[in-house]
Amino acid sequence: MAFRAGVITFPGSNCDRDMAVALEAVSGQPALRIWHGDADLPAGLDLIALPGGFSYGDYLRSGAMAAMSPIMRAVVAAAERGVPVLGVCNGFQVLTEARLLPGALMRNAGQRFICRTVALTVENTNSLFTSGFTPGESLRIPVAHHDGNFFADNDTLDRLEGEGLIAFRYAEACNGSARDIAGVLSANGRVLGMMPHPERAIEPAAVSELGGADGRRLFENILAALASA
Ligand SMILES: NC(=O)CC[C@H](N)C(=O)O
Repeated sequence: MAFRAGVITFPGSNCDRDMAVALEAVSGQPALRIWHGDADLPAGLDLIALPGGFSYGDYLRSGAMAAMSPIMRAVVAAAERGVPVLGVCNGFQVLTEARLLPGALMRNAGQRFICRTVALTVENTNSLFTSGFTPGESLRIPVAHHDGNFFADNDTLDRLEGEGLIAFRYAEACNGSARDIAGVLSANGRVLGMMPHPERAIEPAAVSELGGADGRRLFENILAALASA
């Protein structure tokens, strides 16, 4: 299947290459690399990925300045047309700042940078990112962040839960996130933001505290869903 994915690089992104490598490993096709200062996206993208890192040095708030980058107008317009968007870690922060996803990512409870592999519980299994998982399944995926503490008001949290838009929760409290939320979907299920890094867990040979292959399944889910669409 032809699969055209684009990875955006902001000044300070540091997981953009890992994201491109993961997409290429799973799809067998090159991922397009897109600079944040571009005004337009390449035509015909099947997926837009916003990678992890420290865009603009995390000044002001993580993701706040990147959300103002020229390319984000095109990303918002593409998301509104239904183009799938995946934001990982700093990418999730950018998506909330751009209001493509509700809530905000605040400083971790405990104030420390957290870098370890965590257990996630799969909550949603009917989006293009999650349809290959089973409800309640446990995944092991690394986190690496200081601003992963998901906040939203209780009405928003109730709505997200009621509409099945929580993609993943931390199996154990991780960073203070409201209701242990690790990943959320947009109302149409085509934008996913998550703090854990699936692109760091794509190789079974690396099964250890540092890796595993559970992240690979998320990328496989996307390809399978697009192929059957
Ligand atoms: N790995 C990352 O993307 C880090 C995200 C963000 N800058 C933070 O530390 O919270």
